[in-house]
Amino acid sequence: MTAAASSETEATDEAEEQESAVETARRQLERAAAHLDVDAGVIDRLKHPDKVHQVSIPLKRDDGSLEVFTGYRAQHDSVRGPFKGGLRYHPEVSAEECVGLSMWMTWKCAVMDIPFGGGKGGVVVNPKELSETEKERLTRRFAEELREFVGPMKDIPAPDMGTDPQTMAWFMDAYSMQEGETHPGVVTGKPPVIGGSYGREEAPGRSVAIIARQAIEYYDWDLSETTVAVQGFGSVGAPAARLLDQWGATVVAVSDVNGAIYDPDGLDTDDVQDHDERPGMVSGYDAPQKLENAELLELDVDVLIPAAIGNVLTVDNANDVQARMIVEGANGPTTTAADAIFEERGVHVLPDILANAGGVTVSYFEWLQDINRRQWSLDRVHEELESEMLKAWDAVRREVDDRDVTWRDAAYVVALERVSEAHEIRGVWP
Ligand SMILES: NC(=O)C1=CN([C@@H]2O[C@H](COP(=O)(O)OP(=O)(O)OC[C@H]3O[C@@H](n4cnc5c(N)ncnc54)[C@H](OP(=O)(O)O)[C@@H]3O)[C@@H](O)[C@H]2O)C=CC1
Ligand SMILES: O=C(O)CCC(=O)C(=O)O
Repeated sequence: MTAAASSETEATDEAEEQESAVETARRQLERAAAHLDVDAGVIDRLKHPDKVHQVSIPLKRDDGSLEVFTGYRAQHDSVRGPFKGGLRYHPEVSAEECVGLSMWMTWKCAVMDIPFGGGKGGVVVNPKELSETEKERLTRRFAEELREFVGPMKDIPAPDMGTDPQTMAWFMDAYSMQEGETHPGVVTGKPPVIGGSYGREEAPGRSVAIIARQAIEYYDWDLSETTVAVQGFGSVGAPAARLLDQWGATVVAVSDVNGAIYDPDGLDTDDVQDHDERPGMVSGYDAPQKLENAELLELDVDVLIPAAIGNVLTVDNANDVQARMIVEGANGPTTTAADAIFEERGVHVLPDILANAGGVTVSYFEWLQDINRRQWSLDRVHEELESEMLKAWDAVRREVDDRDVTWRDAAYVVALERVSEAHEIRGVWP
């Protein structure tokens, strides 16, 4: 373990339980900054969001009562292009979490070299407790409240946990009605019939599978002898598991919020219903063994893919994780102290800002299709995504080889070089 990693473990152990997304994101930025000669003022600016909008969303429930929900949109940085990032509907959404997630979007877009900055938002709500019509009214009112802050050239939301293509369709319709004309490019992740891109839904999972495949090849492992466990079987986890299964790996465990299913001989991942097909159904699947989510994280597998919520790999379980490689499908699943433990133990962590970046990359393709009013075929989306992922993989791998740093530090170095150079060239006004 490097001296930096060692003192980081000690410094963060105590604060570990409370580490928020923004704290993790700031520590990661500091580590990357130590490898580069970047103006301290620019780093300081990048530790803070540009703006955070908070809105109240009154919702008339189906029973006639009125309930007020809180929504946020954090806008971290737009030096390379409009703010970009998902909207999350989850009871634990907070301003701080949105800021941390918006910082990760800045780095993710920069690693992929796509012309967007970082944004993220959400509503503090459990979407499973809303009817479909309540979800629609909530989304339309949220869009109304955010109208002046978003737009195809300003800030472009997309799906995240608890939201889906239908949510984006309502958001786009509400925004367009207020603007008096149709603006497909105000959101991405829409259904293809209204300007969405084919392949966007499975894109973050596809990129997780591509990065896992590349890393397995880099370490000279054999994909057909690789075992995989995936936490979360939604937009990210399910396509990642299914593709790796299709490409020859053995997916032995997957989970949803209620628990995990485990078959040491390999699951038929196409047969297990995902979150979009029926939320919460994974744990009801007829599998040889049922496990707790925490047990899945510690299974004796080659590759672990956390693809649900943040902060699941912490100082409490990092030493018990048996996987030799972690490919982050979720945003921020690994705390700073856990990261240091993995570095010390030689566990390779392929970071979220690279691994799950297929989502925002196909969002960029969607935005281009909306501007040009011309739809790409699914084959073209797959080909272009593969090519963009391989370009980003090569850029990050070069930093790993040249600087002998972790995959996370390498991805940050690539991203921070691009973002800081843009800041320095654009300058500060006045
Ligand atoms: N959607 C996107 O475009 C992208 C998402 N991400 C990130 O990926 C992660 C997952 O998002 P996404 O796939 O969209 O979300 P979904 O809502 O589609 O799926 C989430 C999955 O995780 C499960 N889950 C929820 N809470 C827990 C928990 N506490 N413990 C274990 N499993 C849980 C859900 O179970 P159940 O079905 O029972 O609810 C579901 O299977 C998030 O961190 C998100 O930010 C990253 C890049 C892009
Ligand atoms: O597609 C997008 O714009 C962003 C998706 C997202 O929220 C993420 O990558 O975390």
